[in-house]
Amino acid sequence: MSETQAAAVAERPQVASGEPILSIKHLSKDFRLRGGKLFSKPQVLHALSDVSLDVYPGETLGIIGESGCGKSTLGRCVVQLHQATSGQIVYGGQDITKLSGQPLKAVRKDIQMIFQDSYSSLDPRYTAAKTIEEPMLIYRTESDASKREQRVLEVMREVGLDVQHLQRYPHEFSGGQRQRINVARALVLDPKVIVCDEPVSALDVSIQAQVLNLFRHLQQERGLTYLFISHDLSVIKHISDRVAIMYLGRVMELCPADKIYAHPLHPYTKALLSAIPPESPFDKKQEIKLQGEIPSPVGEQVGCPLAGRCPFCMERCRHERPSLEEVEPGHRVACFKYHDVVAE
Ligand SMILES: Nc1ncnc2c1ncn2[C@@H]1O[C@H](COP(=O)(O)OP(=O)(O)OP(=O)(O)O)[C@@H](O)[C@H]1O
Repeated sequence: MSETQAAAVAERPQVASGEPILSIKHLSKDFRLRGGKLFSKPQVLHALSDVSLDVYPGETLGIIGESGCGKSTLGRCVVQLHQATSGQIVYGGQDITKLSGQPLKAVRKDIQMIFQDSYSSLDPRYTAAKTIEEPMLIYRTESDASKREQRVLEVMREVGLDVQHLQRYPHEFSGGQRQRINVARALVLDPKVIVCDEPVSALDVSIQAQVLNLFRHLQQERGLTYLFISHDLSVIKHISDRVAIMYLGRVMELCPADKIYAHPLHPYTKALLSAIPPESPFDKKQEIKLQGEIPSPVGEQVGCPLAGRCPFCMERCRHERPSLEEVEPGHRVACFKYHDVVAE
């Protein structure tokens, strides 16, 4: 660990053992949509509804769900790119949704985000060196130019970039290398938590594996905590310690990563698994088919969000929303009928 890293670690909030590093509490995010007509009432899109998740130091919490279920909105709320409508995000003992100015800047340094599109998240006018150096200037973490240069070289090596390519521009790198530049840019501030929003989805499968291995390696070396967002179950299973399965802005199931295949409890999780081919032809395939399409997140929602599509739906599900209950140690599910799902 360099001197700068050691100093940065020393001044960060310390997390007591067994305590979460990040606590998302009853988080909701609405977007107001303007109606088509001049005086029509704006409609409300519920992108996130009452999401509560604890993230523990050094773990990877995978977030999975179909397009539009609120994964990116959750990640963006955590890094404060979106202002939550209600709820809390507790980091370092404080609710960061209420912060602004310098205290918010300090938290942003600790919680970094990496996006799916490695190209659009880089400035095409900046060389790799300038891209990686920039956060140190924005956050004023290092005033000495030669130390900044040293730091750039250090993180480039750490993420497997050739330091000879320091003065190259984004278009002169491959997709995988560009994503490594984004990782280096995030790492240069010595974050504690990284929100990874589909960071390998745009890459070829062989490159995906390399970049996922890099994430793992960095986690082991630096004790990083990841909130890892993906729509791809195999990626989530590979990288995560625990997995949260989301549907229509809510967490439906939360469990250790190996349980998602071995012992899913929610009909929606089973339906997600039905959609992918089994790893071996001898594996028993989970078969649950949902009816119809995902409903619109616009307007008031009553009951279980899956009620209209679920083969296990009963009258109660249409009126009452099941909360996310711990039904086995470390395994939470939001379903009144999970016993029947298991028996299926
Ligand atoms: N800025 C915005 N304004 C209005 N609606 C938005 C905005 N951002 C997201 N949404 C809506 O919020 C819901 C959740 O979107 P979000 O991007 O978080 O989903 P996602 O699970 O990440 O999907 P994808 O995998 O396709 O990115 C969607 O219905 C989306 O259309």
